Amino acid sequence: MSALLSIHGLRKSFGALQVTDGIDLDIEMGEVHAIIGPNGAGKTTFVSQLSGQLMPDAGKVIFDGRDITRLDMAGRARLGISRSFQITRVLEGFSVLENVALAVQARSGSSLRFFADAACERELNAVALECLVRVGLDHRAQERASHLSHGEHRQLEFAIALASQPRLLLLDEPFAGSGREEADILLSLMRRLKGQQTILLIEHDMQAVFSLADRVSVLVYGALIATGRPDEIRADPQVRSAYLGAEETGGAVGC
Ligand SMILES: Nc1ncnc2c1ncn2[C@@H]1O[C@H](COP(=O)(O)OP(=O)(O)OP(=O)(O)O)[C@@H](O)[C@H]1O
Repeated sequence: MSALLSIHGLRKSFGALQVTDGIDLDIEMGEVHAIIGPNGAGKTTFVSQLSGQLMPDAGKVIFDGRDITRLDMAGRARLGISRSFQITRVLEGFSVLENVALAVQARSGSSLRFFADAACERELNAVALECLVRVGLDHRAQERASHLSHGEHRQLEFAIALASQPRLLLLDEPFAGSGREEADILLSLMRRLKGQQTILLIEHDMQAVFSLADRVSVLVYGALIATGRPDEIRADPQVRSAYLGAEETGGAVGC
């Protein structure tokens, strides 16, 4: 495997609070890599520096061999880095299909032209429908987005993210707020994407993390204390005492 994204010595502080404390990490092409850690560990801040929403104080971010450390969010999106969840992009008054078609249109660089002609509309809709098939929401294509259930909203957000044909998908707590049934639908959807898509996943749902991730990194107080396969992370004594142990014994960490 080769690294699609390489992070070197990444640092970020808010005032006196060091929130990203010298992170070094490679995300391999095609892997699902989960970042776990207690509330306030700095997971969202870390991912925001990968999407370009926040600039690091120090360190480097290399994407496919190119230094993107100072590139803004739009520039990174053009290179194929897409962030989803915690920032919803669903237009509630539009149909499910229209929501995805608009994302396809945005990718093709004409975001202000709303369905200009019939041929263009057919083409956009066909590509959008493919994305909906991939997430299992094609049967709701004509439904208004506001009529979808919470779980279906998540599926739609996935379809919107896929419409931009991302090379790296940054997913920030996709399972948050889902009941077990919804979580199971999302889990099977993500299993289908596994291997086709490089994914960096922040997640508190340990069942999802340990069944999906190829590798897991554990962030505590802004620093990575371990990176490894799920079985290695589960067995790591330092991880158990800093995070998983407390989680398994019902301690107030994580969700
Ligand atoms: N813009 C900001 N200004 C000041 N402090 C911030 C800012 N954003 C985050 N923080 C602080 O940085 C720390 C890390 O926050 P962050 O949201 O990255 O953690 P997290 O691991 O994603 O937490 P959670 O699991 O609860 O979502 C927290 O103490 C938070 O209060």
